[in-house]
Amino acid sequence: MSDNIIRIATRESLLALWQAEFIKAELEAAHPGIQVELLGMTTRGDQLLDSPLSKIGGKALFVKELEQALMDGRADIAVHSMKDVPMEFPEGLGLAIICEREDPRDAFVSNHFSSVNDLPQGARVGTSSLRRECQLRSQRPDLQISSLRGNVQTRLRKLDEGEFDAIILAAAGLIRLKLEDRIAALMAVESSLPACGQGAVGVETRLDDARVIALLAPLHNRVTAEEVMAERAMNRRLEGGCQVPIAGYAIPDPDNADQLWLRALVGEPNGKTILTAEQRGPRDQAEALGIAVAESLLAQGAGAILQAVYGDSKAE
Ligand SMILES: NCc1[nH]cc(CCC(=O)O)c1CC(=O)O
Repeated sequence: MSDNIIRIATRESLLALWQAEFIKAELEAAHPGIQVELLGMTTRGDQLLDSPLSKIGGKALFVKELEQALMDGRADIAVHSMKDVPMEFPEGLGLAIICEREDPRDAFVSNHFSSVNDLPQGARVGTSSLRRECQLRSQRPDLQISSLRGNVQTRLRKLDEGEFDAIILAAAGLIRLKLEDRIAALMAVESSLPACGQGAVGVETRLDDARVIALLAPLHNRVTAEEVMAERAMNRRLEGGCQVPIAGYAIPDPDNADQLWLRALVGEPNGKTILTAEQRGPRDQAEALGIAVAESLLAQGAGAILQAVYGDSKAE
């Protein structure tokens, strides 16, 4: 492969294409003269958009084809929303860098209501995230929450067609697609703690591809990478699969710049029990911090809650 060409394998949803174009632009800005091409592909996950994620084998379906292209050498990098990246990589592949995080919060989107509190009794809310569902139900047990799948445009269309009174989406996706004006309210992390990795974009490469890894280095954001590492270590210790009522959110400790502050929760989808844990720890030991917070959740009984959700068909 020519020395100044990089090929990006990408899904063809607007959000995936935005992320791929973003990495292309950043690479071209950092390395004048470089040539970056996109290789678009439709994944199994994209073909099965109407089936519940848990039934079709989880988020791994969205990345497998991209990873195959990396292993075949048809592409050099795959760009991912960190929220969707499985914990384990195929042999020979791994994350090279994580870029600066966009707003990590969840967004309340509605054409008629200004916030969760503003929703009338029994209102219909769309989300397919058990994490969002359990936090919503704990505040508003009266709401009718039902499944909402598809890419960001499809979800907004279902809202506009009147299927729901409101939907919850990641703010980052809406901001990136210039749909920020659809956000009725950003949800405080205290009421909707974000998913591990939400809002962050990461880049996967072949681990032995020193050329590409060096070219990507200027795009790395240390602070985001430490935050996401703590969140993902927590998720991994909980054996969190693709569809789980787990939230994990780390930020630099406002009182001590050398520390990270990780907050997390595991909840029953019905919202009746929500276990929470938080801890601060040295930012250069992000992984240990994540494991410690996970241990605290497990000590409170998180294992039984997750087991009940997984049933016997744990997806990943
Ligand atoms: N699960 C799909 C997905 N993966 C990443 C984002 C949004 C952007 C991000 O978190 O980086 C979304 C949409 C959503 O949850 O609303």
